[in-house]
Amino acid sequence: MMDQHRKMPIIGVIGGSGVYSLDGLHGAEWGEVHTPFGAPSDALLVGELGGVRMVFLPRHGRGHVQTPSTVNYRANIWAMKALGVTDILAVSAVGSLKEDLPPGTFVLVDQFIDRTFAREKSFFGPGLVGHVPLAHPICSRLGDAIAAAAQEIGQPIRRGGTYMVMEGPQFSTKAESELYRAWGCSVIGMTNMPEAKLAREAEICYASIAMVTDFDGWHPDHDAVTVDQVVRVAGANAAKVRQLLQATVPHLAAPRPPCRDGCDTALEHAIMTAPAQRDPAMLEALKPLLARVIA
Ligand SMILES: CSC[C@H]1O[C@H](OP(=O)(O)O)[C@H](O)[C@@H]1O
Ligand SMILES: Nc1ncnc2[nH]cnc12
Repeated sequence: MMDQHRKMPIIGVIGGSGVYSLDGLHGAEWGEVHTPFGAPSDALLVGELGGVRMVFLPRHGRGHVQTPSTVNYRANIWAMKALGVTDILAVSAVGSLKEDLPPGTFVLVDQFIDRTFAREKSFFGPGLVGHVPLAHPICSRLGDAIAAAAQEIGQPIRRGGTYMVMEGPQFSTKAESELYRAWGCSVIGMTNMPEAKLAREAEICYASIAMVTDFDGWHPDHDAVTVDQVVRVAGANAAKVRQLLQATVPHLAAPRPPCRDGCDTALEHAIMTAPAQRDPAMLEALKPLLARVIA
């Protein structure tokens, strides 16, 4: 018998550098979504894959027009939520901070260090304060699905690793690169935070497929990263990413149980502001997020 707590998934895909579209969606149409936080990076592509509703958004916009700092992360995640997305598969180009993660390697990261400083990072604010848990920012169920799909299609993927999120847009100095290596980080990029934080606030499960494009600036035997290299390696691997995404969807196609990691109930004990002190305008603006926890 169908468990009444299960609901059909809607899978969101956020494409990073080199991934500006998603092929193979049936009935696919680009549509604009307006949010209280302004415009998302682009219109969103909505369609169906094997009976599963899919929503695709190019993180930097088609033609790569948004910098990592100007991407409107709040609008992007809000738009996904507004379209009913339950699970986000994010794709990102990253630099490697480890010898054994050469360009071309796919990594299913499971941790982040957020060193960004010039971005809006929360839907909450004065008049409505909330704190969601983030010890485990990646949904393990989505990670399992991606890992199983990778095995099926013969795409090697490294499970686990810490993604250092820098502000950019300039790449790191050698000293910074060495520092992040000393911290034990695996890869470096500029975008997965605050994306993962906001997905958690929106109670959307989130996983990130990191595609290594370069050795950043630390490796004695490799030139320091350039855009040229990132574009070349990301381009060469884009078809594999698409294949991996397409192979992952069937693993998520069944009605979904409540998330075992609690991603989809993250707001349950998150609100700090006393009911009498809550800003009515904030409550109204955040209604689509809070409806489940605030009557
Ligand atoms: C073009 S190199 C730097 C650029 O690529 C990565 O973007 P994304 O994570 O969206 O693939 C990196 O974070 C920078 O934004
Ligand atoms: N070395 C690097 N640093 C930051 N972002 C990246 N994206 C791809 N390579 C990168």
